[in-house]
Amino acid sequence: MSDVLQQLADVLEQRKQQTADKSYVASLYAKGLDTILKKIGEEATETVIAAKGGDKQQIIYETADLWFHCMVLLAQQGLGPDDVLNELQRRFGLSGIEEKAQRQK
Ligand SMILES: N=c1c2ncn([C@@H]3O[C@H](COP(=O)(O)OP(=O)(O)OP(=O)(O)O)[C@@H](O)[C@H]3O)c2ncn1[C@@H]1O[C@H](COP(=O)(O)O)[C@@H](O)[C@H]1O
Repeated sequence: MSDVLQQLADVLEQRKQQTADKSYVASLYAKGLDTILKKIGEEATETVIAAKGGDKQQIIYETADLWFHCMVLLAQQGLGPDDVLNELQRRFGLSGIEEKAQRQK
């Protein structure tokens, strides 16, 4: 299932060579980090509103928008989905309480 994340990451990488008028992703890169962060803030808010509304399809739609824009951020920063998936893998089986205690050491 995470294949789709890697496929999307490959497209996001290719879009670094594309011009902004031909690609939404290229237009985000051209506008820069603040615009990407603003989109993430908007999509996070829209996800919250969707969840409060209780429409599951809308929650899926807004979460996809949020994940997509986070993927654009990762690509812009020279990172990819594997970096996040590896971190989640590292945390796997570790309780949130234990993990937080380790962070504070
Ligand atoms: N998964 C997505 C994807 N999800 C959401 N979006 C776009 O993200 C934007 C979401 O913004 P909003 O909901 O705020 O809508 P909006 O008002 O039109 O946006 P703004 O004008 O305010 O920026 C819309 O333009 C969506 O089309 C996406 N755009 C692209 N992709 C993927 O990225 C690939 C490359 O896209 P291009 O670079 O456009 O070819 C595509 O083939 C897809 O696989």
